[in-house]
Amino acid sequence: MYVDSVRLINFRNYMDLNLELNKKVNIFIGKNAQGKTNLLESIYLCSAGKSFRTNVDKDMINIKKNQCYVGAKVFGNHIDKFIEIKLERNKPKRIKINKLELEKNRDLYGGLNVVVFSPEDLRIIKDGPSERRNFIDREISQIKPVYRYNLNRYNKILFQRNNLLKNMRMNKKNKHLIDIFNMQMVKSGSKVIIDRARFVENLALSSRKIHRDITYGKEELLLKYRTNVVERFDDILYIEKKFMEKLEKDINNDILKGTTKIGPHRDDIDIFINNMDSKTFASQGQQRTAVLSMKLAEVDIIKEEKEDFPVLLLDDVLSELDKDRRKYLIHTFRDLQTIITSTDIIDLGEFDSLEKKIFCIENGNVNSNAN
Ligand SMILES: Nc1ncnc2c1ncn2[C@@H]1O[C@H](COP(=O)(O)OP(=O)(O)OP(=O)(O)O)[C@@H](O)[C@H]1O
Repeated sequence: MYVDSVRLINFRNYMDLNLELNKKVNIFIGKNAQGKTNLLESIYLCSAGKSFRTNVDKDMINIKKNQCYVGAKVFGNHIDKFIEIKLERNKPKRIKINKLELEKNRDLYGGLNVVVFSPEDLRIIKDGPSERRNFIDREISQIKPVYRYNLNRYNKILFQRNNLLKNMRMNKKNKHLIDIFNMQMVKSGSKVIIDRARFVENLALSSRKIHRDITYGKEELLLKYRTNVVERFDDILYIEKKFMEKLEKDINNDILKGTTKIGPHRDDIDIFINNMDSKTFASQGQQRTAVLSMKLAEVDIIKEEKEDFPVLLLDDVLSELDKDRRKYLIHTFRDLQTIITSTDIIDLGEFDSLEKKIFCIENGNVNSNAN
């Protein structure tokens, strides 16, 4: 699929932008703080319904305005969509697809598939488990929108259960309520676990192959899904049974701590390079390459599941890669729409055989005659 055009009104530092994109490579060049990431963020917003760098939607409204608008025309195999998002201060977000307002914002998922790769993504390796969980949650939601429903439901029940646990330190009479929460948590949580396990298995297979290719067979990338609920993921009934047993066994400890110990909210993914923990032992360059392999694996998974390529958004990452890795990445641009930002004039020789459009960004203005 590809984004044909984007319209931005009062979005961050864009007052009114009408942009027509190329179906293949689009390169946006600009100095720091001109609006390059903002532009990628607006496209991501049309995919996920939220930003990839803030949890506060209103941050995306121009600071001098009360509302903003993002519109994107998206085409693909069997897809012809006009996605529109309006953010207003003190009002809920409104999303329309082909002029029809969505009842539930999560219905946006799967409409426009994107894979983002930015310097911030190193956090997937460097930071704690929640960063890795966010990463897989975002990706699974694109492929399987009902996953987001199960996850939101699980988190809501978990929040209520934790509140109840805190109250139970004083008043143990609420035991029957805990039983109800346990049942609901087990139902939605087991679905989350099984989807995560399947996704990480696919991601591991595909990224291992890509990583081997990028590193000329020198490095072996290993990803492993880890949950404190079960060790095998082939049977949902087994997961439900084990999950319930562990919740019940841990109840006194949970009451004492006022929080739930067992469940997918504590999941993590182990990322090893040549059998060593990538967080502790890998160099910055190795970590970046591992993330790149995972992102390109995501492209493959989306292509496989949705029978169409996602749009690839690359935020200032080309200059961070060495020549061989850049060459490998640029080779993939043949198949899909790529939107690249850079502060440097990229060596366009590397893009020679590719269909491309080059833009200059300056203070929220975009000029398409930069070459
Ligand atoms: N809500 C907002 N209203 C107005 N301007 C904003 C808003 N949010 C961010 N900006 C402005 O957008 C600019 C930053 O844009 P962006 O993050 O896209 O920069 P960039 O071109 O990617 O820069 P870099 O190369 O440094 O990453 C800054 O000048 C910032 O002040």
